[in-house]
Amino acid sequence: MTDHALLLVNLGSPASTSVADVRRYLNQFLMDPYVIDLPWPIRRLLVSLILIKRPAQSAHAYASIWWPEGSPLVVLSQRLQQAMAPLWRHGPVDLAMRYGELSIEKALLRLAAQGVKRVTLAPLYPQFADSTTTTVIEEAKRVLRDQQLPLQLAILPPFFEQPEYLDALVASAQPHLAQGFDHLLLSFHGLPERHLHKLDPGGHCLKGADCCKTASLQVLATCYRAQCLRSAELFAERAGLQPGQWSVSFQSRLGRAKWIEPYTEARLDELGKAGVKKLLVMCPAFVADCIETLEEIGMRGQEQFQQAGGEELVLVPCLNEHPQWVTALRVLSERAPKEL
Ligand SMILES: C=CC1=C(C)c2cc3[nH]c(cc4nc(cc5[nH]c(cc1n2)c(C)c5CCC(=O)O)C(CCC(=O)O)=C4C)c(C)c3C=C
Ligand SMILES: [Fe+2]
Ligand SMILES: [Fe+2]
Repeated sequence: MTDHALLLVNLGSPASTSVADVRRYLNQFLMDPYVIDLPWPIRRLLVSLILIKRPAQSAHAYASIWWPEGSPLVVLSQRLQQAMAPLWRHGPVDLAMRYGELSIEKALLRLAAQGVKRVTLAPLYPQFADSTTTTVIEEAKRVLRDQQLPLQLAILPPFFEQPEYLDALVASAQPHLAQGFDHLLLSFHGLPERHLHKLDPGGHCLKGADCCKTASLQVLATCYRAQCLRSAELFAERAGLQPGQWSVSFQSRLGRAKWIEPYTEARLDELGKAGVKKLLVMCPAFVADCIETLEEIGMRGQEQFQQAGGEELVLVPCLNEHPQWVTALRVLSERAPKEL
């Protein structure tokens, strides 16, 4: 059987580090109502304000991490696709990006033209958020509807507590853990608090420091913060870490709204001032290294930590194309349930 494709989807990057390409990318990304979840006129106004200064700043940041082959996020995702191809025996393995080039639309049209009948859609996000998982799924469904493509979908659910993902994370971190460190910071991508409250009709979230740790199964299903804390706890347990050796924070805040805490910037300051000399940082919300890991943590975070009194910040690479991650993703994708 060769008519069942696997479609890997990640976030996407600008086409180049030019300010014009970065502006185009940011406009598409931030105008997505799942990312900035405000009514269109307010979103348009806010994004237009962001687009005054941000493209030049981000273009500069992208230029500092860009590879000769292109954006690290895209190149690493392509390598993952190549590594997955021989393992997925049911048909082709394709790759799409939610924003920028390699669109989901083009990928689904290409697969349908190849005679594919079923597609396992794999949003490459371990923890659920509307701004990542939902927008990928909704875009794929929109394409199937608008283009009238007769494709049966299966969808890989968020895999934040799946043993295969956690074991791959431990295996990829092991060489760094083994070299010794004073503290391990698990820095997840942040999210505006508003996004959590929207998916929390029972009013559970953000009621206290521990609310997400004690989340019921129902809350855990959609609470991004709860899923991050769960991934972190399970990782620490599997890696044999002691309480106090590690902590969690949230990075990449944008704008003035309140985002989920603790902020990574604040933790880097606290840890440096508290006498931590060697700090390991892992970013388990990203499966591929990107601007947010390489520049925000590896460059700016490093500088900030040293200014606060720390000596060395070691950024543990994301799962990228680690062989155990490739095997894990195959197993997780095989299990993905069919959409009815
Ligand atoms: C309101 C703004 C944003 C939300 C909400 C958000 C959620 C979110 N994003 C990721 C993963 C990635 N984000 C990346 C870059 C990035 N993110 C935002 C804003 C929001 N993200 C911006 C403006 C940017 C662009 C870079 C910049 O200008 O700072 C990336 C990397 C892309 C790359 O090309 O390398 C990833 C990956 C998650 C997982 C998430 C919610 C949980
Ligand atoms: Fe982001
Ligand atoms: Fe919560």
